[in-house]
Amino acid sequence: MSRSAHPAGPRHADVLPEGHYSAPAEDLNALDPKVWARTVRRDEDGVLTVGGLPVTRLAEEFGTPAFFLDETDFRARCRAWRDAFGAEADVFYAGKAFLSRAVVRWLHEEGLNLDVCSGGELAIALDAGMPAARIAFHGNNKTTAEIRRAVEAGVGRIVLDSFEEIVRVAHVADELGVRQPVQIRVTVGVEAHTHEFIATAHEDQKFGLALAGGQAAEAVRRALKLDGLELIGIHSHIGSQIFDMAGFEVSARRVVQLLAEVRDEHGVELPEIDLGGGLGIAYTSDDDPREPHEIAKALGEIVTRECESAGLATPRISVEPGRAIVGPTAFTLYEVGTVKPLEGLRTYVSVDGGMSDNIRTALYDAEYTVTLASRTSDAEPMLVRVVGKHCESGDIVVRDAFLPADLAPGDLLAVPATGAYCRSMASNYNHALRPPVVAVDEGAARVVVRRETEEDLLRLDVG
Ligand SMILES: Cc1ncc(COP(=O)(O)O)c(C=O)c1O
Ligand SMILES: N[C@@H](CCCC[NH3+])C(=O)O
Repeated sequence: MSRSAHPAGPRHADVLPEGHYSAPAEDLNALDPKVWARTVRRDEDGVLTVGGLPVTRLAEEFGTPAFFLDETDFRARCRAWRDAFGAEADVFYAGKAFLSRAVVRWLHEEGLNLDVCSGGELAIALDAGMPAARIAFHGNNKTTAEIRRAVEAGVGRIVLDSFEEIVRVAHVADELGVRQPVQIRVTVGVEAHTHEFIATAHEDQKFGLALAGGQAAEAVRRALKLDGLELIGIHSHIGSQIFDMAGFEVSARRVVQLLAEVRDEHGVELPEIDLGGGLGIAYTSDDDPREPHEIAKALGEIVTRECESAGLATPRISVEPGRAIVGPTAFTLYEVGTVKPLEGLRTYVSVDGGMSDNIRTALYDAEYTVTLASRTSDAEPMLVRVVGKHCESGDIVVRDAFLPADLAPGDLLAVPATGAYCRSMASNYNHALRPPVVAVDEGAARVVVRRETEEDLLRLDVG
């Protein structure tokens, strides 16, 4: 079984051999390269290292909990996406997965564009020097102030998400005397195979304008009439953590169909389509994500084929991977505080972080794996639940995993694949201090987002 799957009946290590909770076949000290960042290894003492630096030293220097982000891996993934899609397409990194000024600089240097979805993300992007023309601005309820800032900055595209926004953006563009490039986000009616909270292309939800019933076609009609808008294309994002390409294929087909309808009705061929992000990563050894070149090939072929059959010139394609770039590049390092065996059930291992640095397990029932990072051990496997330190019984980091039975307070645990939607969704619940993000590259580690301090908390609370 996957060490982090959700089997039927819980068992303690002592009663392991039968049932779903059989002991893992693989060595508990082994590192599956699928789930770990590229430069993660164990050194000769058994200590986990990243970029050649042992986590024991990193913990001393930066404390725990902390995110360690493998810059080498991040840059390599950017290049893999850029090269897979080539000069004929654009890759927009989805900043919501994790954004910092260092990340923006890496993206810029590696030739990627950036998707932002709030004024805050836009501010970080511009401050770190991302050319505005390479920024796409998303969101289902952008404020007029955010729209003004984006138009003033000269963002390359605003993705329109509602009828109200069509008018709002056109109004701001008129006021500023510019013509703003825009796309229209449509919902294509695909049920993506992922958790319902992160599926976004079925009609019954807040994002986008539905193809079914003609909302999307009406949005195109309205946008084409407004001088302040330059309608450059159609956007579709079907959801997140998706492995099956079928949903993307249906989405591409339906978007191309709309392009053909627009051509027939208005005599205009829109030059671009954006197929969004959502490509899944391996959180456990059971997950088998697609490589960027396979994704690029599949999407390119379907768009070309559909355009040919509709008699359209192939539009420029763009995609917006977030998780698939940053997700696998980071792990969270925690220190074990307590180990509580429950006879016949499982052992609860409490760490010094929790749902404030990883809400995904509580929110989506997400699966993670975990390893003892400060040493190796030959002890028997024991079934554990890794939990945080918050006042909430749902404060679970890793629901089901095996760790060596000699695990003790002071040991360091590492949870891989936490680069996406962990720090970016972190909270101050229980006045927790949000952890730092430390970038590691070829033997050098530096803080790119610092740890919050009690002083930060006291400053926010103005009495
Ligand atoms: C419009 C849009 N683009 C891109 C993404 C990035 O998704 P992911 O991180 O799953 O690639 C999202 C989030 O689901 C999104 O809403
Ligand atoms: N935050 C989600 C995905 C939503 C992505 C943004 N539309 C996750 O952690 O999986």
